[in-house]
Amino acid sequence: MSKGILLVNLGSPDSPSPKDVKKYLGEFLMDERVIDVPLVARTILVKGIILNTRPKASAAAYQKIWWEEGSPLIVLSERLQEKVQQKVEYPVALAMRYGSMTIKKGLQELVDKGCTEIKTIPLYPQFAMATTETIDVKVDELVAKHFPDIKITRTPAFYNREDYINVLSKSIGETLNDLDYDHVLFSYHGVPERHIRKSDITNGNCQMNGKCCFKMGSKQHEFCYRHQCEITTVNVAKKLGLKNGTYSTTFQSRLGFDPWLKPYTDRTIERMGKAGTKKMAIVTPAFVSDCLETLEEIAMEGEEIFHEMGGKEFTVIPCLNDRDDFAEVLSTMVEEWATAETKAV
Ligand SMILES: C=CC1=C(C)c2cc3[nH]c(cc4nc(cc5[nH]c(cc1n2)c(C)c5CCC(=O)O)C(CCC(=O)O)=C4C)c(C)c3C=C
Ligand SMILES: [Fe+2]
Ligand SMILES: [Fe+2]
Repeated sequence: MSKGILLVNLGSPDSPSPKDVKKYLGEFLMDERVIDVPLVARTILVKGIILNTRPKASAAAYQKIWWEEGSPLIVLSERLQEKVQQKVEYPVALAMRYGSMTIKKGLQELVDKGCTEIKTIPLYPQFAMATTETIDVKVDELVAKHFPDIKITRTPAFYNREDYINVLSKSIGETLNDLDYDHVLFSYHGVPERHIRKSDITNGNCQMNGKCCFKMGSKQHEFCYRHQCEITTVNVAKKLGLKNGTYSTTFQSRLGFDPWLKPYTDRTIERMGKAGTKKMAIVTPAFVSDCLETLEEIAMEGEEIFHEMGGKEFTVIPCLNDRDDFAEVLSTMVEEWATAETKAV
């Protein structure tokens, strides 16, 4: 058996043109684990409404953050892949759940190198139906159809790994140590509340109010995005010695009119700015790589809201991106898998 690794991130349009953004959003939003309504309703919503209104505005936002080399999310993921490759002895490929760098191409690249046993690593620290689960399901579909002889090992969300929390805390500490700040906001990508209920294997225990998410040891937490985000914040705050009241968790990037996880990031920035917070630091731990949602929605729109409401200093902490210590965490996951496999044989 020959081993290989497939890192998988979300993806980006091929270019920031309205045409490419429309194509990308069409694939992304037609995923039943992203917009989780029946096919007919999803088609009307996505193709009839969203794709006729959103691509122009979305393309304008992408144009503000696009780099010479391409989409920041793709470029940063490629740099991370190269770093991990330097650290492990097995071939490491990179794929995106949506867009041109397909999971099928990623699997094919590894198969062409002789791999028969592949570990997939979704680049999401917290589990969500719209991220980890859709990758796992897509991989299974592709393997059944095109690569029936390949053995796949999934990687669960890594929000509670000690080495990950250490690296995330270190990266945040590097900014906070030299910073005079009033409040640190931990802003995670939101999901509709309905997604949390659907992923709840204990059938409706999550009360969506934060309280159940802090009860330790519940079986539902393995698939509760809200719990995993709250615990990421708590663990980092503990590690950095942040005092109660000087940090909080919020959820960003909502789309449509359904209730999403609260509190909302934009409303919190607005409220805190109005209430007299002058110096805010903001970190986005649901994103491994900086992307549209961090570079535009937070660093540009978020800062604008804060200043309009009377805030003075708005400091955006970078994602882990291609940090060497983060590549080390991923390579440790690979080594743990490879050693366990060897022992089991
Ligand atoms: C119903 C819609 C969406 C859900 C649910 C959702 C969950 C989700 N997304 C990420 C990570 C990223 N999302 C990004 C962009 C983005 N997300 C949505 C919608 C949902 N996401 C849209 C429509 C877009 C496109 C941009 C826009 O038009 O606003 C990105 C950035 C991609 C890039 O190219 O830079 C990331 C990353 C997570 C982690 C998540 C659930 C936990
Ligand atoms: Fe998203
Ligand atoms: Fe909960």
